Amino acid sequence: MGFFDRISQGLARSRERFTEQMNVLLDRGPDLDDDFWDGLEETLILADIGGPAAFDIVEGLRDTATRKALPDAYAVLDLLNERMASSFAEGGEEIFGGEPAVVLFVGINGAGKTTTVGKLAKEATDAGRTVLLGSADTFRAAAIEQLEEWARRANVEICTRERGSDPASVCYDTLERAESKGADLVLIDTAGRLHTSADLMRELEKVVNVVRKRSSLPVYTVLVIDATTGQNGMQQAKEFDRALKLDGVIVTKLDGTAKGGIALAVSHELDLPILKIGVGEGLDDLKDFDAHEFARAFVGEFDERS
Ligand SMILES: Nc1nc2c(ncn2[C@@H]2O[C@H](COP(=O)(O)OP(=O)(O)OP(=O)(O)O)[C@@H](O)[C@H]2O)c(=O)[nH]1
Repeated sequence: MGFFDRISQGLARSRERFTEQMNVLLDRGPDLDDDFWDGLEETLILADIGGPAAFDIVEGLRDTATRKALPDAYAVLDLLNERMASSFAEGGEEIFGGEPAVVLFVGINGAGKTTTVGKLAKEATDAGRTVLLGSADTFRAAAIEQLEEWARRANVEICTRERGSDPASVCYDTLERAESKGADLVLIDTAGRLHTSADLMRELEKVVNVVRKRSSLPVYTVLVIDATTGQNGMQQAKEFDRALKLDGVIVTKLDGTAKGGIALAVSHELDLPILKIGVGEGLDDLKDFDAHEFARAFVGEFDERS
């Protein structure tokens, strides 16, 4: 299956819901009146892309419709996915772009951090990079084992300590090992925590600060969000960003939800690039993010004759 087809399949549920809601709007006719523009904004908000991104998209399309004297709603919808794509924050290429780096993965419990680190380790090793994993999730014994299993599969070295150890010490060990080994991509998994837990967020701040201070390589902090949590993902992103100053976001489980619009809401509102998307549990279901392909797969097509 082609790259776009896989993303399109992963976003099928989000697209179905969006198409259904758009068709309700189109049923009232294709005129470009105030009701259409209000309805379009509402439909976008219902698709989880958030108020600010919805407003931005509708204002942009409305302006184009006037300037180009677009004839009807279908002509506007032809431009929707490009407009949506341009509402995503840009950047982030440097994080997995081949330059040596240390990347910390943070997020709530079960978001998909460990799985994502494992998939990235495999991808980077296959691309010829020297990868080192660090398991700073010392809270859950199974998380250490899970990452060890991924390390075996990807044939990469991993730094761990026993359950209950100080996560900052594991990071310290990992960075020392990375230096002596000459690793050029260091991926550190952290324990899942709720963004509402002040103590655990403070602990994470400490871990990130230790890594930023100690590392001789650039350090990036990446939030992993489970798309099925929908609007709660926005709260998570705001709190993690406030505490850690994030560099980018990975959105997982897009295959299991109609709430894929959350990727755009978070990227637009917090000006954070989406780095990768998860569209399944398989080893190669972590995909590079392309705003144009994402928007095309999300919006689908609206045919006047259908
Ligand atoms: N369908 C689907 N499942 C996924 C995806 N990414 C991860 N998962 C599944 O989500 C579950 C949780 O993933 P983990 O990687 O253990 O999550 P975690 O964030 O490390 O969890 P904690 O260590 O508890 O914080 C696993 O069963 C993964 O297989 C995805 O893109 N699609």
